[in-house]
Amino acid sequence: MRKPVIAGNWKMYKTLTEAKDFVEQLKGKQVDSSKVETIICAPALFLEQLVHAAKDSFISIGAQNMHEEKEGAFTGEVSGPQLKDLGVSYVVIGHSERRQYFNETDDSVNKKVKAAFENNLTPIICVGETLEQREQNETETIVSNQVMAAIEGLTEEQLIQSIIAYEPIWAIGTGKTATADDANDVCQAIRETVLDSFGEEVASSLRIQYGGSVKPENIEELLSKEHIDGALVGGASLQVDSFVKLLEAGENV
Ligand SMILES: O=C[C@H](O)COP(=O)(O)O
Repeated sequence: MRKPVIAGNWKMYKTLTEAKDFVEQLKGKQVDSSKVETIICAPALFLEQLVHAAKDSFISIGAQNMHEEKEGAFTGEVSGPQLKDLGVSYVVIGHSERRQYFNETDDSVNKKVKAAFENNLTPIICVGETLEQREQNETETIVSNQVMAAIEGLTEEQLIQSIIAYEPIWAIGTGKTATADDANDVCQAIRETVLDSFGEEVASSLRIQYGGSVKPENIEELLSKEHIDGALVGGASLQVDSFVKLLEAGENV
């Protein structure tokens, strides 16, 4: 069975003080790490202190982006070796906000995924369709193509370790959630895409999250679906109480 993985993506929210306070409060909660994996993807500025604060707890810390090169004249960017040196374990790659506002492409996403593995970082690879693409019934084609581009050149072991996050763009931060059945259908299509290229063992081991207005009220139904193995959560990950409810739902799958 695939262990559910609940990841909070804080985006550009919280000050360092608020972030540390959140982790200290969360550490005090009873969360069974054998049943659910807990990740907080925080602004790069806070990663070092959050890794320290989360040490020896059930919480893992992730970054929200990285550069594909290991070093160089790229003002304002953060590299894989820099993240690894801080003790970061995960990195979100190809979030739709980065694709939309920072010109990330399938090609750059693939380069970043490979760079993540070169630095022993686990990528959370984001894919998802626009509302227009969904209305034109292109969802599964678009998403499968994004997945194939992102994982091109990975080994089976790397893909098994990866996490894919299916996030319909129209559901992010809008309060509109894909129905659990619709989300499951797309996650199944992703798994079948992987099955075709990498075979049964990889496809059945790969963890696929849903993201897009996940909250305590809808997570149980989402996680009850066969192909949804967790959630990538924005808004509802910003408050300890709601994040803990999401983790509890993960424990109870
Ligand atoms: O990375 C998280 C997603 O963009 C979802 O954000 P949201 O839960 O605020 O809709």
